[in-house]
Amino acid sequence: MKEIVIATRNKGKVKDFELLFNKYGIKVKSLLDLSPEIGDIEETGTTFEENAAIKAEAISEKLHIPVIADDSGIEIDALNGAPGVYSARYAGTDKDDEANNQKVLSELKNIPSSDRTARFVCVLAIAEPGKSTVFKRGECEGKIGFEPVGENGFGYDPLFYPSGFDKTMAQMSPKEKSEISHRKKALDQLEDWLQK
Ligand SMILES: O=c1[nH]c(=O)c2ncn([C@@H]3O[C@H](COP(=O)(O)OP(=O)(O)OP(=O)(O)O)[C@@H](O)[C@H]3O)c2[nH]1
Ligand SMILES: [Mg+2]
Repeated sequence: MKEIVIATRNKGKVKDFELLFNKYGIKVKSLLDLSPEIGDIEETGTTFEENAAIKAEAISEKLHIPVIADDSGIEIDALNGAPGVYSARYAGTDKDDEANNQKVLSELKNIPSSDRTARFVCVLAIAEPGKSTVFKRGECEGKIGFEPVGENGFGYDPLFYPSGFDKTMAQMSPKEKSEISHRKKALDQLEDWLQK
């Protein structure tokens, strides 16, 4: 079975990718399988593209193989696009999904439903030895709810109502999420590369 290394330590992303790559008969390996040899990579960029490139190139250079990285987050219009690239560490330095969700809810306290528009963004960077890094972007439009609902997924999924649905991403099955997500839309544009 073909394998691809994804430069991530996020278990939620790994689950999403396992389902998405399954269709291509490709097995997903993440930094969770390769640690402890791989140290932490500092995300010093100010755009999804910069951070995705930092992660993909660092691991590709270390392992001398093609590597995909995912930098993603949620952009909330009423917060001028925040938390954006800082989504994982919005409420502090630790990746604390619950604290991040509470911070978003408190900042949107007085914002009515019509103004709670937001989108998930996923940028994939594909780094290959000796080649320029390639980028693919996927977005999923929706709205922020008034309380967390649902048990599936990760991150901001319990707050996010994708456009056209009366439920949050955390109420969707992994398969349903995999049909409409920002991650799926970014990966769709990689079909040519994956079939090589
Ligand atoms: O509800 C969500 N559903 C999603 O599908 C999703 N995708 C991203 N996010 C949020 O954005 C951060 C990414 O930050 P990020 O790209 O730096 O990843 P990370 O630091 O968690 O892991 P790594 O890949 O860098 O190792 C994550 O932590 C989440 O808070 C999501 N939230
Ligand atoms: Mg990160």
